[in-house]
Amino acid sequence: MATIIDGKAIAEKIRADLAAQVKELQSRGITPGLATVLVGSDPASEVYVRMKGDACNKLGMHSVKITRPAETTEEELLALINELNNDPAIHGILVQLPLPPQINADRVLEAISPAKDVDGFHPYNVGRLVTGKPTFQPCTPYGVMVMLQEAGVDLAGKEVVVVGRSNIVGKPVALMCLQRNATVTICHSKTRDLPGRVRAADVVIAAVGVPEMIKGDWIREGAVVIDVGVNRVGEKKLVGDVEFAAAAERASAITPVPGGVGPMTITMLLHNTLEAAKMAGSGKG
Ligand SMILES: Nc1nc2c(c(=O)[nH]1)N[C@@H](CN(C=O)c1ccc(C(=O)N[C@@H](CCC(=O)O)C(=O)O)cc1)CN2
Repeated sequence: MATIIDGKAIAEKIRADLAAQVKELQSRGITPGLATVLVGSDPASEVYVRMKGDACNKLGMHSVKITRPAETTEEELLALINELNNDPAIHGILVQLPLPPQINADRVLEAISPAKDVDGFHPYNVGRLVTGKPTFQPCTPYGVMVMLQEAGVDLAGKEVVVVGRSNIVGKPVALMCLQRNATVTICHSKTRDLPGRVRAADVVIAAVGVPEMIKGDWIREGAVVIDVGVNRVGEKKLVGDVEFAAAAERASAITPVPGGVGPMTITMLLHNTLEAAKMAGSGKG
């Protein structure tokens, strides 16, 4: 039976350390500030943005939640980003995704100052990630890497299979694993024999957004399973991309949903916002 990698517990430990660092920074006259921007009223996005604001406030950070109607134009959103780029009380800007279809998300993400890009989605920061330079690392993949480290998983020489190729999770997490000397395979909807690929993995990172798509009997005995999926099934139930109970019988360690990668995503956002504030305070922002 697998060990559970408890994202909530790891997140709490990191947040306690971040709170102490926020206090120290405040004693030097700097309060880290995060602006979240939500366009429209997608219920899941509303929950995530609220959680981000609450998490900031709990740590003593300054947070501003900006909501705009679903009909907002790209120009209006770009003007807002420009204001936030020039606001000295704001060190981090986060535009909640997805955006409504009339808005080109790439153009909006590129408008965020790279020094305030705490999501790590600006092409400048993506380029630095690709080339292995220090940068804001995208929050969910960053959280995955911290969880693997906390679970004592050394990736060097391991076969890592990432299922999913999104810009938010699949691609960056694959790069981060490569940076730690894993042999990485990225699988997607056109991959032939997905079960066979997964069965060859020492570490499986599932980020497809399809409820329980990765079957328990695809998991190799002793593999580590990181489930990034947060899928709502019915009114209230949340499930991951992996068939949890069956996978846990074969894996050596596995993340639950909820309480796995999700809480780490917000924790790494807090971490990045604090770093952005420190850099601004030292004149490097
Ligand atoms: N600008 C961004 N947009 C989106 C990102 C992102 O990193 N930046 N990621 C996802 C959603 N997301 C953060 O925004 C996110 C998803 C899940 C959780 C989380 O804590 N989940 C909990 C369950 C919460 C619940 O009850 O719904 C868990 O898994 O335990 C946090 C953040 C898309 N958009």
